[in-house]
Amino acid sequence: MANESFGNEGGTGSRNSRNTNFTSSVDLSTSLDSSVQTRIFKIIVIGDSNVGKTCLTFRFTGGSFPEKTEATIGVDFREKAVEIEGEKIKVQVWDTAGQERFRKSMVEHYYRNVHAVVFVYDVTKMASFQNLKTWIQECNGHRVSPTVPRVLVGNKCDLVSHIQVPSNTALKFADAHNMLLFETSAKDPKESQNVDSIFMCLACRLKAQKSLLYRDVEREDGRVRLSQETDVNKSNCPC
Ligand SMILES: Nc1nc2c(ncn2[C@@H]2O[C@H](COP(=O)(O)OP(=O)(O)OP(=O)(O)O)[C@@H](O)[C@H]2O)c(=O)[nH]1
Ligand SMILES: [Mg+2]
Repeated sequence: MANESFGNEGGTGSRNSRNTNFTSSVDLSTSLDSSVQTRIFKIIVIGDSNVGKTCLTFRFTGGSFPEKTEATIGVDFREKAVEIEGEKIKVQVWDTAGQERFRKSMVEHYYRNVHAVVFVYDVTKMASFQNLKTWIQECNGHRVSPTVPRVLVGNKCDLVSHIQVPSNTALKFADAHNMLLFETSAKDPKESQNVDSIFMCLACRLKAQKSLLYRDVEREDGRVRLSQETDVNKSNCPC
């Protein structure tokens, strides 16, 4: 069962890839934990090194900002149990490496049977935004269906005086690629709910599928600007 290879349900479950024997893990294509009939959604987080992928995934699964991070090597798995409209779901987040040398042997694994993709850039680093095209190309090049939901995340919004990527520019890009846009900060505790919303939004979309195995996602275009508070606990679906 897939969940045995990953972190603790509901916790941060972080397992540094340095210690992860990836090849020994069980069938990652499984999207049902048969013992408890819990659906598992595999969401990968992609983007340049240093944009904050690890911090965002840590914020979502662990509820805090890590004091210190190191460049991710290979992949770190984190998992969180959520409940959407009465259904218990495991969101399995794959925190990928941004540095080419730490990811090249893993890329195939990232994209295999992925259910949703989170593209991250750093709002204070224009190059990380410009490189999104390359990340999207990589994703498309790995036979990820266009029906797999994707979202765009501009991180580090707390660094207000250093912002290089205007919101309008990011919105246009998101629109052009049929993605929702989230501008947020993994660091700012006030943004915690918005970070949750990124993953909850995807989980809601995936839940709406009749069957993940058939990947019959109905495309839903649009975007979300999360400058205002979104209460995921109340609505459970921020989009
Ligand atoms: N100010 C600020 N700093 C952040 C934020 N998110 C991450 N950082 C910092 O950015 C640096 C990189 O964060 P990581 O999460 O390790 O970046 P990454 O994208 O996982 O990098 P790779 O693993 O190399 O791909 C760290 O020093 C974090 O503390 C944020 O929202 N605001
Ligand atoms: Mg990382």
